[in-house]
Amino acid sequence: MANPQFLSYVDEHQQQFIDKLAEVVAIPSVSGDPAYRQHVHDMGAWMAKHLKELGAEVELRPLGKQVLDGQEIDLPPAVLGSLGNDPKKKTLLLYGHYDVQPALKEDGWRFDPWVLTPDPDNSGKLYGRGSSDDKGPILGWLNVIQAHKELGLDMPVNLKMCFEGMEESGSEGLDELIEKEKDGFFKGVDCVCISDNYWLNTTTPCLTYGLRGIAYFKISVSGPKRDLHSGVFGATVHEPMTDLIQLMSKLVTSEGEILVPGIKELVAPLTDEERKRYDVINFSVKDIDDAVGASVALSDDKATTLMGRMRYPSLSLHGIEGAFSAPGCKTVIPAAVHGKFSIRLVPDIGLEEVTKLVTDYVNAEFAKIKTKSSMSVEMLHGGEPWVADPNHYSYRAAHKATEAVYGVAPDYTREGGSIPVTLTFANILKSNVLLLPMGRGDDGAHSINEKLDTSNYIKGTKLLGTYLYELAKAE
Ligand SMILES: NCC(=O)N[C@@H](Cc1c[nH]cn1)C(=O)O
Ligand SMILES: [Zn+2]
Ligand SMILES: [Zn+2]
Repeated sequence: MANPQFLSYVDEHQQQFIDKLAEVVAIPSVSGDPAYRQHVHDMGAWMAKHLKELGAEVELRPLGKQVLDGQEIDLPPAVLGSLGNDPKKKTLLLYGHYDVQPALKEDGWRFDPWVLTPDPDNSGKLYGRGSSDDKGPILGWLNVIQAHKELGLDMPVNLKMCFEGMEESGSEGLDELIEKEKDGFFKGVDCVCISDNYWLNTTTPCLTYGLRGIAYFKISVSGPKRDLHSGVFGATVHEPMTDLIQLMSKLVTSEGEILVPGIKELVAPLTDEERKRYDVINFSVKDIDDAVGASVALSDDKATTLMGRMRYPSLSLHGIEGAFSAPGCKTVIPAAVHGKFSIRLVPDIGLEEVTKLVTDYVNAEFAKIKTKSSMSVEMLHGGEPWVADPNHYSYRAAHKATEAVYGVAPDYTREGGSIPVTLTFANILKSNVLLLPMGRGDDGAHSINEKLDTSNYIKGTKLLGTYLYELAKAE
């Protein structure tokens, strides 16, 4: 049961919470682009300032430097906060990220991605980059703390908080900090809660007990010293782009089959019992069609679709750096191109193993191409897959909180995305980790028109707070 005063406070402060979300969406904290790095630092400073005002002890922990596009730049700091240290209470570690994916209006956004914009049709959708991934959820935690401070309510558990600014770009520096601080800042943590993923559909809340890992690769192909005129040099020189496209076409089929030998063989066999778990999830293939805005699902079967996201690896081609991509018809032969792709990893497919399989395969395929271009392949960043025990008391607490706030039992899901630090928390702190999502499956994280529904933001804030009360009682 949640505290009724807390629940009423959240309802009464809905507009103030939305205004605060608008304030943080306006900080374009894109971690993947050095031109935006100052904004990521600004967002870290915003978090520290507001947590301090809410009564937390806060430190901005520098995480060192990073080389990005040949430039050495400061990594954004980890924002470490503590609130309460009552030995009679449980201590919960909250994690979230204050960086976001890039967003350009010209990519097709309906509104300016850095201005939180309510849907003019009054649907309650709040559009803006980071609204769902992950600024709405991290503000959800701040809203809970604000409500307790202003109402003079005792927090049901002690909180430790770790908010990072590099999650969308490989969480650089964070594992080292956790290892270094396991007997320092992180000492005494009983369990971990992360709100940074999504429901499977638009109606059913879920608790998530698994994530896929990720191995992100770059294939670089180069030849001429400079870009060339295709009329002058076409059919005269080896073209890096042609070689790269050949290589990239050997990675995955249109049906999503991974062509790198040895990967799919590593996937654990499917048991009847596991298959049944997918049948009970409240989901249909139409939820995928609705979320992506077109009927393009790989399968018509519900369980096959869910397994594609939760238990099988996937390989996606992301882009080609150095290629001509502007409107118009530039007749160029690019001198050097870098193909980017990633593989989502599942249990039994480790990062090291997959990196070797991919590197050997790409080198072997390149050797088959008759070209004088040069090629290299590297793994840019990665994280291992993670699966938790959903029978832990923290999951039972979240189950009860979901029933109290939403009036339905949650689905139990594994997420297709990756939050690399989850496994680090589980392994180094030896703690159970719970993923308690706020947003819906159609929020469009990483996509254009990312949004968070007002009801998910407000009920999500209630859910996070109610979970703390249930956690305090749980055993
Ligand atoms: N909400 C979690 C999330 O979006 N995680 C990213 C992590 C990542 C790894 N490399 C680039 N981003 C994801 O893509 O799953
Ligand atoms: Zn995220
Ligand atoms: Zn993300």
